[in-house]
Amino acid sequence: MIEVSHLSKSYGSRPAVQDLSFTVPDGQIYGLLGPNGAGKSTIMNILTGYLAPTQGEVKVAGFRLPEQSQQAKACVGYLPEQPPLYPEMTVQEYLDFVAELKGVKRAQRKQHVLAAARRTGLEEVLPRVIRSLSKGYRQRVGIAQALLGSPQLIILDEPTVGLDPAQVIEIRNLIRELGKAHTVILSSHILSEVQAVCQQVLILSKGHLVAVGSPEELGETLNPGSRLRATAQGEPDTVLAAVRNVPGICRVELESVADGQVTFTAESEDAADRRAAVSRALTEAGCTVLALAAENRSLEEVFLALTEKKPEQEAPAEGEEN
Ligand SMILES: Nc1ncnc2c1ncn2[C@@H]1O[C@H](COP(=O)(O)OP(=O)(O)OP(=O)(O)O)[C@@H](O)[C@H]1O
Repeated sequence: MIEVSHLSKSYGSRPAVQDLSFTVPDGQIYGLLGPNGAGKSTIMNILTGYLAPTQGEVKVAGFRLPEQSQQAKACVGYLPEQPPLYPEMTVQEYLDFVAELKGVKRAQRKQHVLAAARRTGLEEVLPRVIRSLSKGYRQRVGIAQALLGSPQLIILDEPTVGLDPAQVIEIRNLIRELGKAHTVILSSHILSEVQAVCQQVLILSKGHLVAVGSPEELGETLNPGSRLRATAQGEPDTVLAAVRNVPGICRVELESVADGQVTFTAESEDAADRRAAVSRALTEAGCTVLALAAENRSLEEVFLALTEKKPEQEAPAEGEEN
C-alpha cells in the first residue's frame, strides 16, 4: 500500500526526515512512534500528498508522489492532528459536505454517510451541532470524514491526543475495527498506544528510523528487564550484597538510608519477576523486608533510551522552503 524509498524532507536548510525507507503492506495497522519533532507529521503530510519530498521515492496505492498525488489522494482518508471541523454545522451536514467534496455521488451520499456514521458510532448524534459534542465524539467525526469516499488507506495523526482515558479506549477500539477493512497508519508519541493497537511499529527519532518491527519483536528493546524497589531493615552493606547475589539481578542502587531502613532499587536482566527471590535473600541474610514492589519503567524512560541513540551521521542539509 505504501512504498517509501530513501525519503528525505528538509524545510529550508533544516532536515526534518532523512533517508527513510519502509513499506506498509495492505490490511495492517502501522504505527509511527516518535517524540515531538521526530518527523511524524512531515511523513504523514507527504503520504497524503500535501507536502513534496525533497528527495526519494514515495508510492501510495501504486501512485507516485507528488506526480500522481490526485490519484493517490483518492485512495487516502486523512485525520490531521487538528481535524478541519466546522463547529456550527451538525454532524450530518458536515459529513454530507465532506462526502460531496470527495465526489461521492448524490444518489449514494445518504447511505454512504450513514455507513460511516454507523462505523464510528455517530448515528445518534447526527443531528447535533459539532460544537456541542465532547472531544471524543468530535474525534469520531474526524475519523468518519476520513472514511468517506471508501479509501483503502486511513492515516491518523495523533488520534487520541487530548482525549480522556475512556475516550482513548473507545478510539483505540474503533481504530482496531478500521484495521479489519483498511490499511491504517497512525502516529503517536505514546508507546503503549502503538503497542496496543498496531501490528507493526516504525520508531522515529530526529528524522531517522531507529527501529522497525512488531510490538513483540520490539518487546525486548522496548521493555528491557524489570525493576523493583524495596525497603529493608539491616546494615546497608548486608542488604545490598544479599540482593546483588540474587541470580538474574544485574544492578542494585542504594536510594536512601534512614533509621536503619535501607531503600534501594534492583534491576533484572530480563522481564522475570524477582520479588520472591529478593525477599528470600534478604530474610536469609537476617534483614527484615519492610516494603517490596515491582516498578514499571516509565514509557518515557524506555523510549528515551531507544531514541537517544544518536544517528551515526547527519545528512547534509539541502532542499526547499515549505
Ligand atoms: N513548516 C515547517 N517549517 C520549518 N520546519 C518545520 C516545519 N514543519 C516541521 N518542521 C520541523 O521539522 C521537524 C519535524 O517536525 P514534525 O512536525 O514532522 O515532527 P512530529 O514528529 O510530527 O512532531 P509533533 O508531534 O510535534 O508534530 C521538527 O524539527 C520541526 O520543527
